[in-house]
Amino acid sequence: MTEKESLLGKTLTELQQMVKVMGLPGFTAKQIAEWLYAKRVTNFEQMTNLSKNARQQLTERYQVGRLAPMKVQESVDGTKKYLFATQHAQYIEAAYMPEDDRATLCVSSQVGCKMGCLFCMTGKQGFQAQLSAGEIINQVFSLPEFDRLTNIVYMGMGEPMDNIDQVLKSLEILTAPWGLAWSPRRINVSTIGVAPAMQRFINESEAHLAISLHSPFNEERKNLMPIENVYPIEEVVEMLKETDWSKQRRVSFEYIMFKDVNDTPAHVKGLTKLLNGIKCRINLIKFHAIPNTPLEGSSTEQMTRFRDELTKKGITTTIRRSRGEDIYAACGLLSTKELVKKEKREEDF
Ligand SMILES: C[S@@+](CC[C@H](N)C(=O)[O-])C[C@H]1O[C@@H](n2cnc3c(N)ncnc32)[C@H](O)[C@@H]1O
Ligand code: SF4
Repeated sequence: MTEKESLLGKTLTELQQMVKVMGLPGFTAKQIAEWLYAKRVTNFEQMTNLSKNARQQLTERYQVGRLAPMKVQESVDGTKKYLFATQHAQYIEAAYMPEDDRATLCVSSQVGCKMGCLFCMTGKQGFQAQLSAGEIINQVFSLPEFDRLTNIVYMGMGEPMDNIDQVLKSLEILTAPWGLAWSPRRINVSTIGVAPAMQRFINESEAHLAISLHSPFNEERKNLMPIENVYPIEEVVEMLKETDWSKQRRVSFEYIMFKDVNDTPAHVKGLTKLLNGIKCRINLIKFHAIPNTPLEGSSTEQMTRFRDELTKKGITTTIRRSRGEDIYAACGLLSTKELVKKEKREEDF
């Protein structure tokens, strides 16, 4: 039996086209959007102001598309890592991180990733599939803690700019008045700097942007992140310099600190030169060790020194609090485990 198409992930325009094809009144599209996104229903029977005919047609042709998480791991610090199955039975992760009066959800944008960064578990999985906008926002809508969420970051599995159409669609649904109606300033999208798609993101969205930088030097960055061979960091930074970041929209740089690799005084100098002229901040990140990599994390003392040096040079720099270390909250590990289990089951069969 073929799977029915999901409504979750459809924009208002797409719902309008759909009801037209079904011969339903035009206003039904807005009603469906409200049930899906404001009221978060899980089946068509709950859409009580729709005609019986409309509900029947929808049930025959479509599914709502909500999928509850299949597993959760909880850290001693309150971080929860959820494992979701996609519609094609692959696995993705979303990490829920409560902290004082904030609660942030880190969502995935792809199953695996093709970018091959040396330090990343998702990169080691390789690329498996694109997520649809529906599968991206399902991580938000099916989160047990949905009502407590204050922020969303696209920092889970995958490179958002390598799935830009679906990512932009998911952002539209999260922020449109007919969708979840969130302010885009509550959302931050992270990228290694896939320049053309990043330009589209800058033009077509209002959400914050985070650039995974990790080195100001081309050769070193190439070793860590193969994307540097295609879009050198200077080109990415040039694009950012041409963008107006003054109207509460932020750009920040993520910088994982690797011992004796990118944590020296020369790197402070290199970063200061590269980022000169951009209103931004740097977040220093502790490396979550992964199997089979030559890299080691810098010590807390070294990270503190590095932060202080950058601050002295006038760049706002913070050390990102590491979350969920006891459950490996660095993305990719839980889904990799599940993938290995699935492959083993298939082999045994
Ligand atoms: C998993 S990526 C997803 C978003 C996008 N692909 C990117 O790289 O910016 C989110 C962030 O996690 C960081 N990251 C990846 N592997 C890590 C690890 N083992 N330890 C700490 N941070 C890691 C990345 O550098 C990036 O800043
Ligand atoms: S760090 Fe980001 S871009 Fe690099 S492999 Fe991991 S998910 Fe992909």
